[in-house]
Amino acid sequence: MLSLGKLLELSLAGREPAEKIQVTSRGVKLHWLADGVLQITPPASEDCGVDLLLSAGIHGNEIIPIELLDRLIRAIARGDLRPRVRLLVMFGNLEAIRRGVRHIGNDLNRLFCGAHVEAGGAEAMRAMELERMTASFLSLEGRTRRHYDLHSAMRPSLLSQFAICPWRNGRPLAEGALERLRAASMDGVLMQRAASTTFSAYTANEHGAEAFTLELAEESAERWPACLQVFERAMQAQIAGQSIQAEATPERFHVFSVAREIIKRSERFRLCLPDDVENFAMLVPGTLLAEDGEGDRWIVEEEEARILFPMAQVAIGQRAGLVVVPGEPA
Ligand SMILES: O=C(O)CCC(=O)N[C@@H](CCC(=O)O)C(=O)O
Ligand SMILES: [Zn+2]
Repeated sequence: MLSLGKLLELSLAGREPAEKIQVTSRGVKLHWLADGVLQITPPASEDCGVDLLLSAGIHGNEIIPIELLDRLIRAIARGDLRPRVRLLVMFGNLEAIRRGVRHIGNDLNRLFCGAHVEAGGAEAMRAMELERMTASFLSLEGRTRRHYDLHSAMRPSLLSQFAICPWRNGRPLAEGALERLRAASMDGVLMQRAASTTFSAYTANEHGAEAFTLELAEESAERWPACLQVFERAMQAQIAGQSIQAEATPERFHVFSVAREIIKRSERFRLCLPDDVENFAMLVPGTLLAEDGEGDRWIVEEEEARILFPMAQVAIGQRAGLVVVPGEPA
C-alpha cells in the first residue's frame, strides 16, 4: 500500500510525510494537502466528471465514520478500489479525534460559512483551512459536486441511519440525490428550514454541491451492522463512478423537517427527557421538553413531533435539541 494511504495514522501521530505526492500503478494520484487532508485524482481518461468530498471526524468522538473513511482511503492506496471521481478526503478535528471528544474549544460543525471569523481558537483556524481547501477543490467549472459529511448520532435511533439536508435557500436538490441516499442505506432525510453554519451547509450554499450530513449507525453488539456494510459499498460505488440502485424491497424512506430548534440560553438550562431517549422518539403534545431560567419552558405543541439530538451539554446559544415533524417543510 502507498504510505499516503495511512493518512489518518500519520496525521494523528503528527508525522507529515516527506513525499507528499504518490501515484498508484494504475495512475491514481494521491496528494497530501495538509494534516488529515488528501486529494485523490484519477487519470484524466477515467474521470467521470464528479468531484466528491468525503469528510469525517468533524466531531472527534464519532468513531465509526472515521474508521470507515480510513478504510476507503486505504483501499484506494492498495489499488483495491479504483476511483473514477476526483476525491477530497478530510479528517476534520484531529486533536478531538486524538482525545476522543466531540470538540476541544468550539464545536467545529458550527464554524463554517464564515462563522470562524468571529470565533477564534484552534477549531476556528481549522474551519478556515478546511473551507480554503474545499473552495479550491470545488472550483472547477462544469463538474458535478457532491459532499457527504459523515457523523454518527451518539445515541440509539428509531431510524438507524439518516441524512440531514441543509437549508438550500430554495434551490432544488440534484436529480437522484435522494435515490443515492436510499442506495446508501439511509432510512430518511431531515430537511433544515433555516440557514446554519455546518460543513454541509457551506458546501451546499457556497459551492452548489449536493451536500448532506450523514448520521451513520452506531457501533453495536453487531460490530459492523448490515446497514453500515451497505453504506460502505455505496461509497465504494460512488468513488468508482458507478451508479447504484437502492436494494430491492426498500423500507419506507422517511422525510422529516425541523419544526423548532431548542436553544440553550443559560447555565440553568435543563432537558426534561430521559437520558436514554432515542432519536426520533415520539413526543406527546403538552409534554415539557426543557426549562431554562425563570419560567422559560419548552413545551411540545406540534402534532406527530419527535425529538432529535437532545444534548444539554452544549455552549450557551447553541442547539440543545431539535423538534422535528414528518413531511417536507411547509
Ligand atoms: O448526536 C448528536 O447529538 C449530534 C450528532 C451530530 O453531530 N449531528 C450534526 C448534525 C449537523 C447538521 O445539522 O447538519 C451536528 O450536530 O453537528
Ligand atoms: Zn457529529
